Amino acid sequence: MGRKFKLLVEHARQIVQVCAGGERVLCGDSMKSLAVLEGEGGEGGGSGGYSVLVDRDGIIADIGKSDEIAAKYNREDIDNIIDATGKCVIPGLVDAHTHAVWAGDRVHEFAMKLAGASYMDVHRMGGGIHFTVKYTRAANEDTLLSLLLNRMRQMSQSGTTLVECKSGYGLDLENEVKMLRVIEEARKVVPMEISSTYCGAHAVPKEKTSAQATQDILDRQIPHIVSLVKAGQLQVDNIDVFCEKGVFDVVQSRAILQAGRDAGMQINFHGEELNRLHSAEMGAELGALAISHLEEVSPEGISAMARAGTVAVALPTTAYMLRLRPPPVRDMIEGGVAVALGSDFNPNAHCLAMPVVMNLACVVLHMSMPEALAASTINAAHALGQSAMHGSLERGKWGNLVLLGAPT
Ligand SMILES: N=CN[C@@H](CCC(=O)O)C(=O)O
Ligand SMILES: [Zn+2]
Repeated sequence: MGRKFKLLVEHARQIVQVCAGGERVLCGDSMKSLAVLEGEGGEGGGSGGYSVLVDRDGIIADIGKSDEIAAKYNREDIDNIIDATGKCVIPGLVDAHTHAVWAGDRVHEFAMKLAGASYMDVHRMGGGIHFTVKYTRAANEDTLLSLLLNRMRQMSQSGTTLVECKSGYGLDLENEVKMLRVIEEARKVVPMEISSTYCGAHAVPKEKTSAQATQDILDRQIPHIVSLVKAGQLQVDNIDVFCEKGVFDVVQSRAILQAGRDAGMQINFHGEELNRLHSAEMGAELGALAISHLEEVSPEGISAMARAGTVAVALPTTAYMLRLRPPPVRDMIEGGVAVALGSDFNPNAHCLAMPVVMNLACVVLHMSMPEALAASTINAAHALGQSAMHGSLERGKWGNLVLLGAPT
């Protein structure tokens, strides 16, 4: 018989729970005041700081003052004990938007952009997503998996414990399914949880018009993916579209998102990035769980998202990389929209570390540090429909902990 508990992290100077009342998402002012257990040297701390105990299944069994936890449980029943004296514990970070499965290097495009080309200039010249599609189609599953695992290892080293991961560089049935299979294989081996997203409408493939691509997605791709899900071969959590001028318009995007939703996927898409198409209003009307980018969102779009409870996934690496006007995150928070963060790791934006994203969110998007942490934990988990088990340190949730070599 094994011991009852897997892990005790004890004597922490501070445990940042993020929230402590079972909240699934934080909006407005509640993003500013997070639940924090302050140990020695802080307000209300008892001697010995705070501890968190994780059971055999990886679930948080208890959290509280170290002396009280020590009195309640027998040390013999615990596999691993970590002394966190002087240190801070935060929840595992959640990366709500990544394109981590791909082959091919686009560093030459960085040079083009530095010389003045815009993201869409490069895309129209046949580069950008098209360039990555060419190399991803040519790569086999083993190659893509090893590239993905290397990236995920680096994400994990930076504290990510739940990550959204998209297809979208296949753009035809065979290669989209190949990408989703690679994500499925990664699920079995990475020490992180993955939320997988079918993004067959990431760009219009060179061999089709946008109308033909939409039809192919509706008639062939979604039904086939649904059959693989039903057969237990794939798990697909979200449906995504790049709704943008020159890619998929609002009508086409709506049809694809609705079909995905009818097939059981959560709506989570790219909207209002480079042009204001009012896709935020469309997404809110469909009950989208989340919309990413939103650099060009209108005040009406913000109100519609707040009313619908749609999460805004802000991607500060993209605004920085592409020198875009940053999304109006302050207006969104003040307008009652829950804001989450994602790395948007992709061949155009090489960032695997949520702490860097949080730093950019503060500097570029004018978020406060507590807001950036809420956006990278509970709100990012909510954007993936996973905040019941991820995103805060509370009894009954996954014991995904990041131990910081810092007191606060
Ligand atoms: N905007 C669309 N998709 C990605 C970029 C993908 C790429 O350039 O390969 C994004 O979210 O930034
Ligand atoms: Zn993206």
